[in-house]
Amino acid sequence: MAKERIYELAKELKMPSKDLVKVANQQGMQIKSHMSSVTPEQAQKLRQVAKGNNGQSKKAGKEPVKGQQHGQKNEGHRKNQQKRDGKKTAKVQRDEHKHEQRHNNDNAKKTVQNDNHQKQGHKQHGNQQRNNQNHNGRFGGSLNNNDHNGRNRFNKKNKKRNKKHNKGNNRLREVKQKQPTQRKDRPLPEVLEYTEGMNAQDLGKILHRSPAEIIKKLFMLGVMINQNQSLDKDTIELLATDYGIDAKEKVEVDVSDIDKMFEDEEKNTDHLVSRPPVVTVMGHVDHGKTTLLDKLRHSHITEHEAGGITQEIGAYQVHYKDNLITFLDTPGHAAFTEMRARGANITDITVLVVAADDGVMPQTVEAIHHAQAAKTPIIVAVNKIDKPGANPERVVEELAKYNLIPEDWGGDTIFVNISAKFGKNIDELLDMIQLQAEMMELKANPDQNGAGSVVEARLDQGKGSVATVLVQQGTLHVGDPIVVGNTYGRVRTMTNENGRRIKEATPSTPVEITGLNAVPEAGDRFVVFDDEKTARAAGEKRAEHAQEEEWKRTSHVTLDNLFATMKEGQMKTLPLIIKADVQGSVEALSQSLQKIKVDGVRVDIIHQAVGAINESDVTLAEASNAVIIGFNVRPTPSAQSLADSTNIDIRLHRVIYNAIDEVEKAMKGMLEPVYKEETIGQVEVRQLYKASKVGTIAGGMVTTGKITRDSKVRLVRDGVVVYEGELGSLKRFKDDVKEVKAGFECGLTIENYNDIKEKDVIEAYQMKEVPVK
Ligand SMILES: Nc1nc2c(ncn2[C@@H]2O[C@H](COP(=O)(O)OP(=O)(O)OP(=O)(O)O)[C@@H](O)[C@H]2O)c(=O)[nH]1
Repeated sequence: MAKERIYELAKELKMPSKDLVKVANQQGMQIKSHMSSVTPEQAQKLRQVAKGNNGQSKKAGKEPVKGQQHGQKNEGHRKNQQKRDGKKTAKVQRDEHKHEQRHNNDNAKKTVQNDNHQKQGHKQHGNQQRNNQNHNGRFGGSLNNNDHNGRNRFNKKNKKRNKKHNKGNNRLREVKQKQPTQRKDRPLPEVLEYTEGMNAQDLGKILHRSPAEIIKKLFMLGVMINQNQSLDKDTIELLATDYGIDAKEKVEVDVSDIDKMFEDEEKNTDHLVSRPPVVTVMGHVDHGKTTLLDKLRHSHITEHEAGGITQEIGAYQVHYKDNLITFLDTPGHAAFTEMRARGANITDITVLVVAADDGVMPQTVEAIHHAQAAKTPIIVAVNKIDKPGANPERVVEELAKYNLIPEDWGGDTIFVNISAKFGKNIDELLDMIQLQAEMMELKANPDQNGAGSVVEARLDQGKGSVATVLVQQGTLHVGDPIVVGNTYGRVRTMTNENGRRIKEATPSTPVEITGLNAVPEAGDRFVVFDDEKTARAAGEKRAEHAQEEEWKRTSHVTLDNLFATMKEGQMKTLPLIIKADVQGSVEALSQSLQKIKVDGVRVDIIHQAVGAINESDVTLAEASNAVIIGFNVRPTPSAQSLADSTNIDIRLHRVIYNAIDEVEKAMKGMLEPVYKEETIGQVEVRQLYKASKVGTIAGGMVTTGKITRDSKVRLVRDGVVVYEGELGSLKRFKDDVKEVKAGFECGLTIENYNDIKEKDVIEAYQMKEVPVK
C-alpha cells in the first residue's frame, strides 16, 4: 500500500493534522509536518491510538455533571488517567492546544476551562458530528469560559475583550450556520492556481469562498492563521486537497530576466540560416591591429587617435566574395583587457596579430588565453613580414608553446603571413576566415525577435544615448521596443558603420541605435519585447535592481576598504570618480588606474560612468573625499560652481596616459614621507657650567658643519653614543641664536639631560624627507 500523508489521515480521523503530527511523534515516528507521509503500518498504529483517544474524549464527555460539580476533581481524574496511559493522548494534546489559544491571564481558568469543555462536549454530543464537536468545543469552551469569567472575576476591560471575542465566535457560528447557502456559491475552480505567499483573502477570491471559510477550513486542518497572513506552498496545497481540487503553482515570468530571454532566443533553432562570422582582432601593442583593420576597412583611424590608444570602439562589416564578415574593432591596449574578454564572448573567430619582427609578447599570450577561454578558434596573422628583421618561423615556434600549431607541423591552426601596412596576403587572410566560418556552420534565425549585445555605448549631446550593438539572433527593426542592459526604449534610429540609416539589422550585423532612456554598458545584452509597456516595466525593474546593487556595492566597498586599511596597517586609498565620453575609455582608465603600483597606496574607484561631470558626482566626491577625473568630458556649469565652492578637485584630460601619470604622481605624494637622518655638524665640549635652574650648560666649539636650534643631538663619549635627544637651548654669549657655524664657540643645553662631560662630542642632526621614487 502506498504511503499516506498525515493530513489525509487526520481528515479520516477527524482531528487536526497538527495534533496528529504530535501524536505521531509521540509514537516515535519522525514526522515534520502535515505534508509528511507515513507507512501503512504507521498509519494503522495512528488510527488505533487516535481512536483510543476519541473513546477517551467520549468518556470525558459522559461525565459532565460530575465534572461541573467537581471541576478540580475531574481535572485530577483526567490527569490520573493520562498517567495511567503513560503518554499524552491526542485529546489531551488538543485540550492543551486549546489552552494555548485562549487568554492565559487567569490561573483559575484551567479548572473552569476544563469544566466548560466537558459541558460543551456534553451539549454537543448528541447533535453534532465529532469533528464539529472538536471545533465547537474549542470556541464553545472559550465562549463559555469567558462568559463565566466575565460574570465572576474579570474587570470591565476584560469584559469588553470578552464581548469582542464572543462577537467573533458568534460570527463563526453564523458562518457555520450559513454553510449550506455557501455551497450554492459559485463552483470551485477545477485547479487552484496559486503563488506562494497568498493569504486567505487572495485564496478566497480564487476559490469563490469567504476568507472566513478558508480560515476555518485551515483551522480544522490544524493550521491557525489570520486572513492577512501569507501562506506557504504546503498549506495552500493542503487547502486545495481539502476542497478536493488540484493545486498548481503559477510560474511567474520575470520580464526583467533578459539573460534568460536572450538564452531562450538563442536556443531557438527554428528556421536557421547562415550568418556572417563575427571576428575580433587581438594582439600585442603595436603589432598592427589597427593597421590591419584599417586596411580591411580602407580608412585611417590611427591618425585620429589621441594618445596613441585605440579609444573608439566600433564594429563593421566587410564584403568579401559575396559574403560578409563582421569585425569587432576592439582596442589593443592592455588596459582594455576586460572589454576584450567580453568581446571574445560575442566573437566567433579571433585573429591573433603577431609582429614577425617582435614575436610573442605578453599581450599576445593574454589574447591567446582570452580566446581559448572563450573557446573561439584562433587564426594567426603573422604581420610585418615586409620588415627586414621579420622572422615568421620564430613566431610559429613560439606559438607552439600555446598549442597553436600549423597544419604543416601536424596541428590545426591556420597561420597567414601578412603585411597589414602594404596589404600583402590580406585576401588570403579573409579566405581563411571564411573557410573557418564555413566549418563552424554559423546560423541564426532572422525571423524572430532581435537579441544581441552592446559593443559600445556613449552619450551624444545631440542624439542622447547612442549604442553600437551586434545583432546575434533575430532581426532588429526601427521601432522595436527594447531592453538593453538596465536601459530601455524604442529603437528610434538605426545606422550602419558607414553612417547610413537602415530599417532592419539581421544576425551578425553591427548597428548604432538611438532611442534608449540611458547609456547601457559595453557587453550588456539586449532583447526585443513585443510591446513597449512590458519593455519599459522590465527596463525600469532592471534599473531599480542595478541601483540597489550599486548602493550595496558602494557601502560594501567602503566597509571593505575599512577592513583592508586596518589589515594592511595604515594603507591609504585614493578615492576616484571617473567620468568619460565613452564606456571604453571609462573602463580603460579604470583598469589602468587600478594597476598603478605605489607601495602603501591604492586607488579606489568609487564611481565610474559615461557622461558629463554633474552635481551628483561632485556631491559624491565631497562625501567620499574623492578626486574626479574627467576624460574628454567637462563639468556642467552647476557642477563646476559646486566643485568650486566645496573645493573638489576635478582633473580634466584628453590623453589617457596623462591622466594615469597624474594620478600616479598624486599617489606618490600621498605616502607618509620617509625620513633619513642627516648629520649637520659637531660640537666639542670644552667647559661646563652648572646653573641651578637650567641644569648643565656645555660651552664648546663647533668643529664641523653647524648646529641649529631645532637640531636633534646625540652625545658621543669615546666613540659611544651615550644619549640622544633634543637641544634645550643654543646661545652665543648671552644671546639665544638659531644656529652656530663651524669655527665658532657656543653654549648649549640638552633637554632633560645634564650628565655632559668635557671632551664629549655633541653631534647635531636633522631628519630629512626622502622623495618617493
Ligand atoms: N612595416 C610594417 N609596419 C607595420 C605593419 N603593420 C603595422 N605597422 C606599423 O606598426 C605600428 C603599429 O601599428 P598599429 O596598427 O597602430 O598597431 P596596434 O596593434 O593597433 O597598436 P595599438 O592600437 O596601440 O594597440 C604603426 O606604425 C604601423 O604603421 C606592417 O605590416 N609592416
